[in-house]
Amino acid sequence: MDIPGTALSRIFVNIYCLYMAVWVLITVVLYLCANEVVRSRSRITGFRGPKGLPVVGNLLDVLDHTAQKCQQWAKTFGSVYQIQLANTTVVVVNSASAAKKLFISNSQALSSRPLTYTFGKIASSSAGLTIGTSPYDDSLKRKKKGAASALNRPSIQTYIPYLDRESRTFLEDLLHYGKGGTIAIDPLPLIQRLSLSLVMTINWGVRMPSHEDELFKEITEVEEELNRFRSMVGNLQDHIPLLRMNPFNRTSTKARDMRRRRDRYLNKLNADLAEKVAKGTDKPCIQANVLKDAEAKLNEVELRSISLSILGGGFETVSNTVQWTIGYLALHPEIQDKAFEAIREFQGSDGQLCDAADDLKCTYVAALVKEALRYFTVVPLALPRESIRGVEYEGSLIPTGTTVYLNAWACNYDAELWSDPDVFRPERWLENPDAPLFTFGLGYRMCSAHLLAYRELYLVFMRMLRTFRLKAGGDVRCNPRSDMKNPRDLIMSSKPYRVFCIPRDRERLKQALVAAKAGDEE
Ligand code: HEM
Repeated sequence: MDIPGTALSRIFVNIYCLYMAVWVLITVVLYLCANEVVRSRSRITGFRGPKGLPVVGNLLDVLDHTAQKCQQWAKTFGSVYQIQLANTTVVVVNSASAAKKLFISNSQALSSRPLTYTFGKIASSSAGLTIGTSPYDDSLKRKKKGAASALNRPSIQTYIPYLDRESRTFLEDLLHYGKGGTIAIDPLPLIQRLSLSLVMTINWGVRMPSHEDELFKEITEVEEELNRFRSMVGNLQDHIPLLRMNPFNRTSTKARDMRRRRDRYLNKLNADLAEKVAKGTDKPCIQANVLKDAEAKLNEVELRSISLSILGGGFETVSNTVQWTIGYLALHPEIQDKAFEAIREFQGSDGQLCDAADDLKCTYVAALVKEALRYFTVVPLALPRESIRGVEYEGSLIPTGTTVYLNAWACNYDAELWSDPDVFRPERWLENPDAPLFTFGLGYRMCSAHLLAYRELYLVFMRMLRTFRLKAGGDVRCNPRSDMKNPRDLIMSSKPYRVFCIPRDRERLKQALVAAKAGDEE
């Protein structure tokens, strides 16, 4: 029987396709087998941990609410154990005492950061790494030194006029957009404007005057997306290398897009500042100081890394802490009343605007700030670390190159430290002022700006609670265990809500704000 030419070539094509499919299948199976051997060899001897599935290990168990899941596992496996996020073996530290032993006693050994694929290699490939994502090397030491001198106590003193102005604008916004307490508002954009404007002023000497500004919208959208790429579990390709080969990978495409958009505003902010420096019209700020300092040892990439770190580190962390706390306080008028009385007693006068230079002297509000930082622990797994030397823990060795997570959430809620960790109670910090707080991490890579963050949160709460009563406008949910907007994010924000911001004395507040603004203009 004759077979026509087209039918013959179709048969050949089918055989060829079948042949290729078999080869692809064999290659994938061989790869997966080899990968399982690699994964099982990477387990660390002496550390227990939950059993995982082939290929993904424990990754699917911890995709959401990672810190809480790890806290639960600690009941079975002890406070320090290992998990496998597909190909990444991680030692997780879940108690206050273990965290102190590991991160303080071995501060140098745990001083590096692992380089992640999505954030480190794709989203940061043009602008470079932030300090918080840089591995340990000489360049990191220079960048940390630069950031430390910009964020130490004497430098913070020079930012007080900025703190003063931004926190006053925040009160003005609450008054204006809340129509004097008559309508319920979503406070998040107003909070974000406050923290964004502060980091922009400190770094580039320019303000963000309104949340209606186009640049505000662009920065908040891009930074929120970038926060997602920094998730320690949410980007599967970080832990499953095979997924990186997919040319249509939507995560990588989006990461590149966000990188381009971030480059655009960073370049503009930097170019505008360079122009002002050239004309001599710049305002004092970190970037201008370094640009003018001929002795500065930082190169352009390092200088850029500091900008990125101040923007990336100081914007969402502070915003989300304030967002959770306002929602919580709106549901707890008794805490607002205590704070109001404490402020009045501390001030000894009827002034509306608390002193911007006061350094956490009103003890109740300082305790409220600490409790908000503990209770909401907005970066529940701190930032990942990598060991640069072997570290011994209770007779077992964490080898060089191991990823280590500090479960700041579990440490802040450690039942050995607190008998009532699940209760929001500022008084605990008055009873036990030296108790440890893990929200800013520990050791060499601890948050570079914790002093600034305390000052900012304190002044915002002092001024807001002195001048406003907060009341829930509908269904406000602020349980940090369950009410996060996206439980995979690196930095947790709460679900959106609305509050009434009712001025305690509208006329006097307005007068005080107008008088202070006149002072600025003079
Ligand atoms: C509520 C506010 C804040 C929280 C909860 C927070 C939290 C953290 C955490 C958990 C780390 C990692 C610590 C570790 O690995 O042990 C960190 C690092 C860092 N933070 Fe913050 N932060 C806050 C505010 C800020 C602000 C306002 C800035 C800048 C203006 C900032 C800049 C940085 C930098 C540069 C690092 C990297 C330090 C390093 O890797 O050596 N943070 N922060």
